[in-house]
Amino acid sequence: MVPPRVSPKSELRAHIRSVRRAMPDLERTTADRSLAAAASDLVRQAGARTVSAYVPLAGEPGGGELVPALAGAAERLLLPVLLDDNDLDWAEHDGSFAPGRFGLLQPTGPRLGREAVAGADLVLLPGLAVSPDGTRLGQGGGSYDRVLQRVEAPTVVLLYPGEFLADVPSEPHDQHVCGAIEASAERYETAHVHWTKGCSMTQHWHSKYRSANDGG
Ligand SMILES: Nc1nc2c(c(=O)[nH]1)N(C=O)[C@@H](CNc1ccc(C(=O)N[C@@H](CCC(=O)O)C(=O)O)cc1)CN2
Ligand SMILES: Nc1ncnc2c1ncn2[C@@H]1O[C@H](COP(=O)(O)OP(=O)(O)OP(=O)(O)O)[C@@H](O)[C@H]1O
Repeated sequence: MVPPRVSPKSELRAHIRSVRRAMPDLERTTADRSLAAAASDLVRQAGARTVSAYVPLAGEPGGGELVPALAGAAERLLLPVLLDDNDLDWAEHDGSFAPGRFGLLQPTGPRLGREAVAGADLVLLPGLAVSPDGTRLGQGGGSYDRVLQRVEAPTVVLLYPGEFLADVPSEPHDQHVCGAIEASAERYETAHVHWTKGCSMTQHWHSKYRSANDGG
């Protein structure tokens, strides 16, 4: 009998999920704290007023401190609501959540529509790995491939140590991200921002500033 073919993406997903599960509690807590701090620093440095992010699942980068930290740094924080077709709707964070599929906690406020994410000045998104060319491996629902097509703002994935990889398998539909914040393996209090090829916050904001001043 021919064994079932395991795709390179599902193999890497399984590997990263098992490494995440085995991460010692203290390392995870420290990494989460450094990611929450680095992500909110990025919001402040960018002057981003509307930010979209996610509510980390158990064992996902950012932990329980991510949403409160971002809510303190941004004027408006948009959080995803998973739709039946795996696309994402958005609602503003107001402190209340309801459980959804896969154990997700989702905001209960008014639904703003699939296109609302286009109004974010910075998009922070979940992922299992990112490579230097901006290839992102996600949970496999294809949600963010759709979201990333609607967004012009910088897109940045939060990662645990060792998840910014030289090579990440990709398929033609995969949309690239702009950067990743990787918690450091040596010093868990610090996190490193990697900008992918041809993309940086500075470049983005310079070009936005230039175009805002073009023609007068
Ligand atoms: N925190 C968080 N929110 C998110 C995402 C995410 O990756 N993380 N999403 C990213 O798109 C969307 C939701 N899609 C998701 C799709 C699959 C799984 C997941 O964990 N799937 C596993 C486990 C299934 C299970 O526990 O039954 C799996 O398919 O094996 C999570 C979220 C929007 N919100
Ligand atoms: N624009 C799209 N519209 C509808 N389906 C899509 C789109 N892009 C990708 N998909 C489908 O989604 C599925 C999963 O894609 P992929 O493995 O790239 O997910 P992912 O990026 O890892 O997941 P996620 O973004 O949910 O974390 C694939 O079957 C793919 O065909």
